[in-house]
Amino acid sequence: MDLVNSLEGRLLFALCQEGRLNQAALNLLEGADIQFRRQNRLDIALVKNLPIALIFLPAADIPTFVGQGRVDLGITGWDQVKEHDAAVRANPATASNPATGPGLSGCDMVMELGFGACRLQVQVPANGSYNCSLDLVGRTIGTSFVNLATDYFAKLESQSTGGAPHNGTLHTKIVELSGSVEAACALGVADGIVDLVESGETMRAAGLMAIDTVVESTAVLIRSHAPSNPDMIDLITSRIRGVITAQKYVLCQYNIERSRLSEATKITPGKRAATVTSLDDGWAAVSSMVKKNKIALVMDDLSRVGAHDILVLDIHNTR
Ligand SMILES: Nc1ncnc2c1ncn2[C@@H]1O[C@H](COP(=O)(O)OP(=O)(O)OP(=O)(O)O)[C@@H](O)[C@H]1O
Ligand SMILES: O=P(O)(O)OC[C@H]1O[C@H](OP(=O)(O)OP(=O)(O)O)[C@H](O)[C@@H]1O
Ligand SMILES: [Mg+2]
Repeated sequence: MDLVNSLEGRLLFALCQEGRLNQAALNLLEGADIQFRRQNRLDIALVKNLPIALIFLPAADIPTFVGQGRVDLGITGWDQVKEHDAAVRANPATASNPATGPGLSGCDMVMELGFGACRLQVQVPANGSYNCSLDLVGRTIGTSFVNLATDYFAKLESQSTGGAPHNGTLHTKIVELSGSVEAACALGVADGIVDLVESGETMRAAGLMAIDTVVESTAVLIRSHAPSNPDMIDLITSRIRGVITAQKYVLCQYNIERSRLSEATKITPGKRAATVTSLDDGWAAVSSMVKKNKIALVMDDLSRVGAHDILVLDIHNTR
């Protein structure tokens, strides 16, 4: 089958080829019942049960494909979207989507996805002489986020000259590195770096410390300004939102004497309201969605007001 021709009429949805966001994004698709089989080494997979094709791309390229309207939807890091925005601002000709016009990056954020949280941070040797970002002005910075780093130091340079407009020449040298950025300082390639930090383990292992945050990031669903099939986008968005909500909540069920029902439902008010079923002997059974990260406290409080048979169940999906 000619795979490229079979894309006709399908909504194109870009996912990270591999790396940090790949598995979590695939789990979301599974929860949203988007079924596909990816053949070995193929970067395109047709969805079996919906008119969608999945395109597997590097995280950094997804905003370009979505921004230019070549792909309708995408999952990538917010850091990558901001880097793309900064690249388009620096070179408006790269925004070649006729629907958006030059100068606009063309990606709309649909929602945060609740995984891939990290921070793009300015880092320097922990035992060195740089203590704040201003100390790095005029020095060499290693990064994969060249455009965000350029914007960051351009702003800093114009501040350091008393707010005078930046004259277009950056005194700080930005060196593009494609990975293992943390090695740059120790090996003398850079004085400081701008790179991602999650736990901080990589940074500390390299003898670095963070002195500022450029972008707070999380995985996001993005869409192009003029998608080929807006109804299909709405359908996928609502399915994904259902999966994400389900991941944040658990279902809490318990039995309680009717006389204490109002106290108990104050503890578990539910998303809209708790479901209450009357039992024979002056008792009621209650079922309610509770935020996963609050469930232990909620169970403590329910026991305190006399709830019995408290059960906590996972929710697979919700609308
Ligand atoms: N340590 C991390 N913790 C959480 N999210 C991260 C982390 N590192 C990266 N990310 C997120 O995942 C996105 C893709 O990063 P990833 O490391 O998967 O790609 P890459 O660096 O291009 O590829 P690779 O590391 O496989 O060479 C980043 O843009 C960021 O949003
Ligand atoms: O704070 P931590 O939890 O240690 O995570 C941060 C590290 O994770 C990413 O690297 P990755 O493993 O993707 O390798 P890369 O540098 O080659 O992209 C990022 O570039 C940092 O190096
Ligand atoms: Mg990486």
